[in-house]
Amino acid sequence: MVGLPARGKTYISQKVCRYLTWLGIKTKVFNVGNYRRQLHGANLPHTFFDPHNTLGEQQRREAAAAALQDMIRWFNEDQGIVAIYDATNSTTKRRRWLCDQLGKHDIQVLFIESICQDEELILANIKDVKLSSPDYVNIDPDEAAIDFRARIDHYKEQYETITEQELTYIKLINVGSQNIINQIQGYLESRIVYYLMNLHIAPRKIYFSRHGESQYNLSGKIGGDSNLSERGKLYSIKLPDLIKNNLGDQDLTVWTSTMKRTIETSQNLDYPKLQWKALDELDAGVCDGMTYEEIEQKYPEDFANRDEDKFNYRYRGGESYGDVVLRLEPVIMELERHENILIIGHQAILRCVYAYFMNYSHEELPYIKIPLHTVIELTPKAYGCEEKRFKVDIEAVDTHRPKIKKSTSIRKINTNLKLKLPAVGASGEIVNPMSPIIPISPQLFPKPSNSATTTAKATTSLTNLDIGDSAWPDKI
Ligand SMILES: O=P(O)(O)OC[C@H]1O[C@@](CO)(OP(=O)(O)O)[C@@H](O)[C@@H]1O
Repeated sequence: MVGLPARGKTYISQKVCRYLTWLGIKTKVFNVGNYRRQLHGANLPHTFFDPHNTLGEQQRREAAAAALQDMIRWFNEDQGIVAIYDATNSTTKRRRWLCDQLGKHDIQVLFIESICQDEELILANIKDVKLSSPDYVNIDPDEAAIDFRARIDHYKEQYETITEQELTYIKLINVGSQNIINQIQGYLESRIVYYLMNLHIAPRKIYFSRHGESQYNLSGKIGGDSNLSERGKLYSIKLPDLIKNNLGDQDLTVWTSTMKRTIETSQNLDYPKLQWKALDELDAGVCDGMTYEEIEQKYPEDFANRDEDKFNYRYRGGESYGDVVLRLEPVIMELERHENILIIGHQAILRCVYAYFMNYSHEELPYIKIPLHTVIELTPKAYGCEEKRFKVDIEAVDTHRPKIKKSTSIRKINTNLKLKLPAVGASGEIVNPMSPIIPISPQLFPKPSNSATTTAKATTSLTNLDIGDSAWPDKI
């Protein structure tokens, strides 16, 4: 990352990290600020950042070097693919140093520079994010804002925008109003650049709803292209009021799959609609149209294998959750570009899209609860999404199958035992996968652990890291 403080570098870092992790590309953010706080403490006054403050300058370099060393170690020892080095990196000299160090380890560098001249946006960023940072705990917000502005001024004294033509970079100017790209090569760099070009920060809401209860849901069958049940039709009648009550007169676009149950659910909504083939439900291949019990009897090994690794399990002649994530990538890109969107989708599909926004791991993703007759509202915020759930008061079956415990699924494949074992929930409770739904109130789900959060491990020596500048310490 490159840019003055409060230019959204951390926001961009977290977004890119979430996107690549969701695609299955091992990615981690190394935030130099965290290392600085760990090594030299938080609550440092703006004078610490004054380039004429020799001690401050040296300590900031120590933090930068410690973060870089951990990052290189992560590449080498943990088989990382993309590391995001989140710092100002705002001088030519600093960027040269980064390229030299990373070049020694054959690590390619793509600089992402965020330039913002919109004073209102900068102020909003300072208010929303910076004043609640660990740097300003117990400090009066007005005082903190003045101090932070002084900190920015210190960086401005030395700031050099990227002009080095030999570097690979993208400059994002005023949040996407202009983008400049240079020397971008290869698939991964192009993907990241394309993703960055689609980001915007206009306030908006994203709604998810599964289709109303379908005939197949009622009979416990998976897949197919059935119509709505009577209760499903009722849901489609009630849905427009729920959306209107929350969104008012704002614009909205409704996306559905090409399947009857989502199209029927959208029919009473008076908004522009778009059908996406990519939103069709996970293809269950030879199991399409069967109940879970029938699959268990006919393909016991497959049934057990799916529980062992549900994300990667691919139905015979069908798809895995991993396949679905890849086909949903263009949908995510469009979602990032658009403002208010309602997706009327399917259980597996909405799990994948929801996991992207809420940062769920591939292991957790196939078990996320997306109940029928429930609208999920996500509001993107600085570093994540705020969530509300609205349950429409119309009964529906519960199609969520919890993960079967390992010992249970091993017994299940031994068909000679003729044991009819119940499904077991995450906390060991016995669950009927088709039991009627218990109405829930709008709920906030626990925030999953954020893979992008850096635990700053202060390194004690820089023996294998050439810091290439006489002012830089050789021991920290
Ligand atoms: O991956 P699991 O948990 O089986 O859930 C996906 C299943 O959800 C279902 C319902 O059981 O979605 P949908 O309601 O959209 O039809 C199946 O069609 C689909 O195979």
